[in-house]
Amino acid sequence: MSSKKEINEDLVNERRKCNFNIQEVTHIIDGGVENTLQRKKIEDVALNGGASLDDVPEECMNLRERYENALRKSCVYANILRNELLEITGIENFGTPVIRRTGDAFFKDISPFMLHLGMFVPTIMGQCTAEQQGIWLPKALDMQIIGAYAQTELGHGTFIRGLETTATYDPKTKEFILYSPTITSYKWWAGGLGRTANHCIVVAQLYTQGKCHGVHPFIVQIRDLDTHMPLPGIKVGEIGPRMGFNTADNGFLGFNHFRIPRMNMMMKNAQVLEDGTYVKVARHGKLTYGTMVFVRVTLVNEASFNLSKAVTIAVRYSAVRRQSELRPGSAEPQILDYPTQQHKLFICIATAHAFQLTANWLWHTFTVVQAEMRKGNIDTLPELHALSSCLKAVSTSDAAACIEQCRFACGGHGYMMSSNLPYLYSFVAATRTYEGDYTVLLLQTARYLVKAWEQAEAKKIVTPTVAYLNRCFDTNEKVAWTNSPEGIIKSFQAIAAGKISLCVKNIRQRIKTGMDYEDAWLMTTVQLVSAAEAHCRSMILDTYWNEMQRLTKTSSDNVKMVLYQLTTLYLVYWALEKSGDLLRYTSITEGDIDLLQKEYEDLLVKIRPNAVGLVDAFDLRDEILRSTLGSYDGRVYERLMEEVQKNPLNKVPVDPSFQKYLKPFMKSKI
Ligand SMILES: CCCCC/C=C\C/C=C\C/C=C\CCCCC(=O)SCCNC(=O)CCNC(=O)[C@H](O)C(C)(C)COP(=O)(O)OP(=O)(O)OC[C@H]1O[C@@H](n2cnc3c(N)ncnc32)[C@H](O)[C@@H]1OP(=O)(O)O
Ligand SMILES: Cc1cc2nc3c(=O)[nH]c(=O)nc-3n(C[C@H](O)[C@H](O)[C@H](O)COP(=O)(O)OP(=O)(O)OC[C@H]3O[C@@H](n4cnc5c(N)ncnc54)[C@H](O)[C@@H]3O)c2cc1C
Repeated sequence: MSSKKEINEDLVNERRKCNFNIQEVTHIIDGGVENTLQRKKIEDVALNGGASLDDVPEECMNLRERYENALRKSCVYANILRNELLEITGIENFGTPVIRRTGDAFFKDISPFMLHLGMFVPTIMGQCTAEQQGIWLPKALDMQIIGAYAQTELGHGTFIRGLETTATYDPKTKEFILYSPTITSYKWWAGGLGRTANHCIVVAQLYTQGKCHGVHPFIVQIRDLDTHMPLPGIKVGEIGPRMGFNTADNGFLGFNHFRIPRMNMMMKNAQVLEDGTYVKVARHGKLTYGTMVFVRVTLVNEASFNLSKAVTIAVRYSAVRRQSELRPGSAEPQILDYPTQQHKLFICIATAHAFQLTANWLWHTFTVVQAEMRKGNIDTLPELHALSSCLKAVSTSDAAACIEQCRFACGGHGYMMSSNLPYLYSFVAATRTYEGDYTVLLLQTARYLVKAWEQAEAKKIVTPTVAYLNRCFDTNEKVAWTNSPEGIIKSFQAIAAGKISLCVKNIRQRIKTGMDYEDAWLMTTVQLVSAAEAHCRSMILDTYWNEMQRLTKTSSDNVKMVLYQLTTLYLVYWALEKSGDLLRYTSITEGDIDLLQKEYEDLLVKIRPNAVGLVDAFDLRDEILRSTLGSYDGRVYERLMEEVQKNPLNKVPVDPSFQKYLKPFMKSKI
């Protein structure tokens, strides 16, 4: 056993083998040297200010203790956030992922303030008039009020137009009356709502002058600011234990003719005048869904970050762990030496890079569209919606699958909560569902793709992200296969175009047989989801390859080489995964697929010596990783043992339940 301060010998050797400059790669992932310095500064301030590592692991506490502990830490963390971190980033960047990431040093599960910061504040910013922002924003940023985002109901999450909560305007008192008419109309799921929030955004059907105008957001005080008692007319509570998010106090909420002032309707996109006249301000009907688009964009970043944590844990552990023998009597190899283990893990490193670069690109696109919308141009919103929908769906789904693979890669110890892999998995698994379910979002993208196909068919120029449709439109022949990064990307575009084309053909054929459009669409949805996924994969491959080329232009040779190997691994991996589609839509042959397989296996061998260096380049501090298996020093077994000492069950040699149950049971006669 190594002494406390020592770094595991295998990890030392791995780091010695690494042939590239780790810092250079860190800068690329962070988006430049300046960003790395800023991130480190933020981490220093956030973590030195009192990152509360718990004496008792969160998972060993009961529900109440876990909530109380999470709230205690949230207050410590929020104080650092508002007193110190916002000064570094500027208030306009309060939601920067770097700040959000420091939170993981405090919470293994999740903070009850997460939705306040992640959705309540952004909704005030996005849905309120300047005047309303002046009232709510300072209080929310200073956390004098704490909010949740209550949209989903017991009966409806996906179909927002089907929400049942009503907000009926009363011109006599100039108030809205909130009402939950049915059990299914109860708000359900909102994070922070159950125990913590005293305010929340409520999405409700707006009625005025006897007419329903659809769903709109309202800001509602639900608890007394002093006593925290629910206000009369409010029924609120926690929805109960779930697969993850157990310290987020997800809540339910019902209204019994609860009155709020007229000005609590968030009025940037639509207004109700004092006399009850409804005025539509926005030029696009779906701008009330703006917070969801924002969060979907940020979730691609979340997918990358959480995956980078999981794969850092799994690769370091795989360098430390030795198991089996390659030949009788030989020393046990590091499990990282097994090609099957490399197959599980290297694609996860590449996927984290691919999503990070895609997330950066998507964020840039989002800010450009926002700027256009401020000028009154909403033309680019549908493309952003289509993009953010599919990228959110695919990145969260792939990240969850990869994190689970990282857990498999860690064998039994990966199943321990102290590895942090179960927390990471349950957190990311939820992201596939919330903020728009995977299938539902891909079908939103499919709507856009079908329209784009029809435009291409009519010889109109389509938007940039589907420009390949113009090129692919006339090809009845299979696209010629070339085994190069560009060739793979082009082939994936051909797959996407081929699938969209087939969907359109099938919808039309079904209509010809007498089906109406809705039924024809419905019957084609399995293919539409597959087409949208294919489109999304072609986008990720294209963005990853081109961005990495751009970002490594001035890099040192070895950095260029290792990142080239990783990017190529990603492209080849997906070509192999989708070989059936390639056979269908390109001229690829079985022989070409054999060559791809060989190339893939060669790439695993080439990447192997740099594997630990590559995960070190994510530069994740131990406080943020929070894993017995993944710490920088590789003291895996020591940490597992140390964790055992913190388990309350081990505080006494004999459990009191022995006398109570086990002894009487053993002594009882059958
Ligand atoms: C310290 C800082 C902290 C930072 C934190 C960082 C990260 C994390 C942050 C927070 C995350 C933490 C926790 C989050 C918890 C989760 C919170 C939630 O889940 S909130 C609830 C979210 N709910 C959903 O996402 C519901 C999904 N459903 C929908 O979005 C919609 O209902 C729909 C499926 C899109 C269908 O809507 P609708 O029926 O109204 O529309 P359609 O008839 O299908 O389409 C009509 C038309 O409109 C277009 N469209 C739809 N949506 C949008 C949009 N958002 N923007 C633009 N356009 C849109 C659609 O494409 C159609 O167009 P067309 O084809 O041209 O007619
Ligand atoms: C951890 C967590 C936190 C959350 N936090 C919040 C929060 O803070 N605030 C909030 O308002 N909400 C929150 N939610 C709710 C979340 O946004 C919804 O659960 C999510 O949008 C999915 O909606 P649903 O539950 O109605 O699923 P459903 O729509 O009922 O989905 C069930 C199944 O039906 C399928 N399906 C549904 N509609 C269609 C369709 N049109 N076509 C094809 N298939 C379809 C789906 O693909 C899925 O397989 C949270 C959820 C979770 C899990």
